[in-house]
Amino acid sequence: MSKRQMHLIGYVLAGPTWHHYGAWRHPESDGLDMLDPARYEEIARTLERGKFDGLFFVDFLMLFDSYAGGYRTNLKEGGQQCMMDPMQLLAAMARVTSHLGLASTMSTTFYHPFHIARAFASLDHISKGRAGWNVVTSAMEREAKNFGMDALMDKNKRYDMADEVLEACDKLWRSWEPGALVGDRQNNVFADADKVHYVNYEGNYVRTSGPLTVPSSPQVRPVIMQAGSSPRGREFAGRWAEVIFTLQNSKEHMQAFYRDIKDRVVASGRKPNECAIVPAVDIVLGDTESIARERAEAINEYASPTLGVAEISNALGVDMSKEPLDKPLEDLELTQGCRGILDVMLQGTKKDGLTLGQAGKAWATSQMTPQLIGTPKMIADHLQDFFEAECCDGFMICPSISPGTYVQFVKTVVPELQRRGIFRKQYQYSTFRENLQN
Ligand SMILES: Cc1cc2nc3c(=O)[nH]c(=O)nc-3n(C[C@H](O)[C@H](O)[C@H](O)COP(=O)(O)O)c2cc1C
Repeated sequence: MSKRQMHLIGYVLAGPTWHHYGAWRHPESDGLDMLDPARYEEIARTLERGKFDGLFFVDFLMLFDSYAGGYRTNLKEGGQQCMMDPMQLLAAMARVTSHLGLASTMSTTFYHPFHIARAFASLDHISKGRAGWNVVTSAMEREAKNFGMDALMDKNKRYDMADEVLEACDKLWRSWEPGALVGDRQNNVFADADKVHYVNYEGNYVRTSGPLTVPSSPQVRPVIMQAGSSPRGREFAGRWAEVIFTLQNSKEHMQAFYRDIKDRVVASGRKPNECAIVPAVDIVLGDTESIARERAEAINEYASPTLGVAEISNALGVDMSKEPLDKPLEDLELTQGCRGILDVMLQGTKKDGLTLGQAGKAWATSQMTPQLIGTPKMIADHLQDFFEAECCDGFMICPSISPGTYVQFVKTVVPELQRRGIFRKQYQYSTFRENLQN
């Protein structure tokens, strides 16, 4: 019997900084090309050369401004910013690749299901069956204000609404039966209208009549991705998600998360392999261990604790600019914000007893996910160990530097994983979903 195969997803953001805040300052970084589509096309080509399952764009609909009353620190120091619409970049990436899955984040709170369904069905056609949607409910008050709302709904309601948006989108994607497009010039039959249907979806939060304007696409619906970590987020993921991203900072936490989500997937009537769980890992590579360590040190020099604390403030939606940097993170009183992310950070502090300043530095370095530093063989050992210890089905690979880490990873770590028989040598399938589930 052939060995279980690992799945790899690349982490991409249309901005200067990805997981490693400050990496844009490194002389080898392409961070300043964030507005150039050629940057993203090149990343897509690289990941496809490495036979990655896919990549996904993080997206937030705001400039982060929870720290010190504004966006000054985040903008000045080049923190996380989503400077272009990922759907348009994905269309460009689709045209230079043929197998790589192409996914974007889109918010169920701010976009109407008709818009979402139309955008992803179009991407699925453009990419010939490689579209993916990272479903987020959005947790930032500023995003709500950007969309004309006074405040965000509470988290449980946002997830209730997300369930409805998914149901409505699913109906819209199926509103054209396969084969509805006929294209018979002889008999003047462009489409078979009997195979196109109104959906008339009526929920408590969303309504849509349909049909969609876009004919049924190769995957019918995009691969659904999700990253919820609260109990309600996990319940949602168990029902819908085909890929789950997670930030976990130790093997034990990864294993507990893995078991919990797989149980939820099965409880929702799905097979465990219908949902791939991919924790984030940050990678720093070198030909020898000492070169890799020197490289990590040089890159991590650029990670500023202040920007890290600003980004923690953004992640939690709570301004921490007045808190002393030497205050233990566990002593902070937090009652609102993004609880799932706080839990991930607390995992780190419980283990290491970090202060806020140290947490800022760690967050700026890798958002507290494991930063794997070493030779290609050492990195492959780590990944294989996590993979075989039932921590995950694969990884979301976060490059310390774009595009260098991806280029090195594809050239050196991927062949090592392939030699071990735990990662594909060739794509077997043409759609994102088939590559993920087989
Ligand atoms: C790896 C990862 C990527 C994420 N990407 C986004 C994103 O692009 N946009 C967004 O609004 N939220 C993003 N989130 C936040 C999640 O959607 C979710 O709100 C968060 O993990 C908290 O989970 P909860 O809502 O269940 O508490 C991401 C989370 C993780 C772990």
